[in-house]
Amino acid sequence: MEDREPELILVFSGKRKSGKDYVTTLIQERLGPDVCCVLRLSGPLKEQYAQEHGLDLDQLLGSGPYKEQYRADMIYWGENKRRQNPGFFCHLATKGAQQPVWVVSDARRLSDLQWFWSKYPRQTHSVRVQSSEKTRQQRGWSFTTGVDDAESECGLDSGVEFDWIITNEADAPSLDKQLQPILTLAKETAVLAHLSIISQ
Ligand SMILES: Nc1ncnc2c1ncn2[C@@H]1O[C@H](COP(=O)(O)OP(=O)(O)OP(=O)(O)O)[C@@H](O)[C@H]1O
Ligand SMILES: C[C@@](O)(CCOP(=O)(O)O)CC(=O)O
Repeated sequence: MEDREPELILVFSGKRKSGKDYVTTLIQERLGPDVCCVLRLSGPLKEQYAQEHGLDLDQLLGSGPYKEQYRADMIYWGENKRRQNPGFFCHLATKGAQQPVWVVSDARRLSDLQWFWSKYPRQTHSVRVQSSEKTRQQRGWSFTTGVDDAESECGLDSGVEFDWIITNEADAPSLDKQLQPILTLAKETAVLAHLSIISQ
């Protein structure tokens, strides 16, 4: 099947255990899987890494402690690929996506955002998920030298004006409330995309 141009791309970033997967899954639930797919740049990376190292891919893709044992080495491995082609994982992760709304759950470097801005300038919007260190610790995070002070975690800490910032904390406004402008834009975009298909 021929690749279809997306109508809207929401590129999410955020620190470990800020809740990127949780928030992007919620968006997909609200929009439905026909309208919205969640694309993980780390998906193809973990697939290839798991294959080469004989590891459990499901656990690498999950949110438990297993993947943390391999994180530093996965970062190193992925950076070698990115040095040859900074868009390597962006290209693989988006290949074949057919829905009008793409939610990219895990941008980490300026080069990730630049790939989307340059390939899809009209469609791309950036979203930051933030949580306090205390909340992230309650979700299982602890500071790891070589990971939390490296580009993988800090590459988008400054220099980007995000289109939206979502605070994923128990005492913040509900996620549904904070996500309302994004969900409204996505729904309007999906309706327009549908109308343009049936009028063709
Ligand atoms: N608003 C929330 N309410 C309840 N649980 C949450 C919330 N946000 C995140 N969590 C839980 O916290 C844990 C970490 O969240 P998640 O996996 O989404 O973070 P992440 O930013 O994708 O983390 P990482 O990239 O480090 O894997 C998960 O177990 C998730 O279910
Ligand atoms: C290796 C890496 O892709 C791991 C991402 O894992 P996760 O999105 O935190 O589950 C991070 C990176 O690419 O720098």
